[in-house]
Amino acid sequence: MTLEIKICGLSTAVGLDAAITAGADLAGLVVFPPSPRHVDLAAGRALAARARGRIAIVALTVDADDALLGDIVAEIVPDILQLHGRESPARVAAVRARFGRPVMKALPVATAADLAVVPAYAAVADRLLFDAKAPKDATRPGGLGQPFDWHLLERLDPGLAFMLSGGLDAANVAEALRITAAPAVDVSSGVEQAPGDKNPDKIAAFVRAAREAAAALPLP
Ligand SMILES: O=C(O)c1ccccc1N[C@@H]1O[C@H](COP(=O)(O)O)[C@@H](O)[C@H]1O
Repeated sequence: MTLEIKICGLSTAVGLDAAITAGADLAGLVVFPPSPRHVDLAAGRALAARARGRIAIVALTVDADDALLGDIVAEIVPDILQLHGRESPARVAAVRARFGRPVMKALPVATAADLAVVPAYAAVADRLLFDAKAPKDATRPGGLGQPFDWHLLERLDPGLAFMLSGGLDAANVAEALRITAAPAVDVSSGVEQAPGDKNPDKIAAFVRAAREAAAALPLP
């Protein structure tokens, strides 16, 4: 099984280089001011220039309007747009059509009922990302280091590529992969020493643990 690994919330050259050196496939840049990982357009452009051709670039937004998305596409030129807010299926389709970039839609999961929307989003997105549903009083809808019940994704076949995220780290990613057989994983808090402060050793350990776990899984 070839696992894709995304390190999200990279906001410094040190963190980005650590993700590349560790062999991650995707680098996530968060453009959302309430996040401790927020990068403004200038910082995002500089990081993207450093990353281009070495790792795929994902720009993460939360309910961004067309003006912001247009700026992000122009400045960061991401390979993928990650929509991590309450964007409807119609909004996902509109963003994809308007900006001509693959769209990954994040879906919050707490119970099986949360998966009822999967077919509607699978019809319009290029990828799905399953993340733990944030508490009502959270200041952001993700990046909280909080896992959900991975058994909810057992036997899930959304019919398109999907990513597992939410509270992953080097110690639990093998179990998460064993249960979900996810083709891709995404981590932010689990490779940090403090919110927004990526730890190169934790990034390397996460990538190593995820690759070893994927190699040990039976072929699909
Ligand atoms: O990282 C953030 O601050 C963030 C802000 C707003 C929306 C999503 C955010 N991060 C994404 O959340 C998931 C899970 O992160 P964690 O590993 O549990 O910290 C992941 O997709 C991040 O990209």
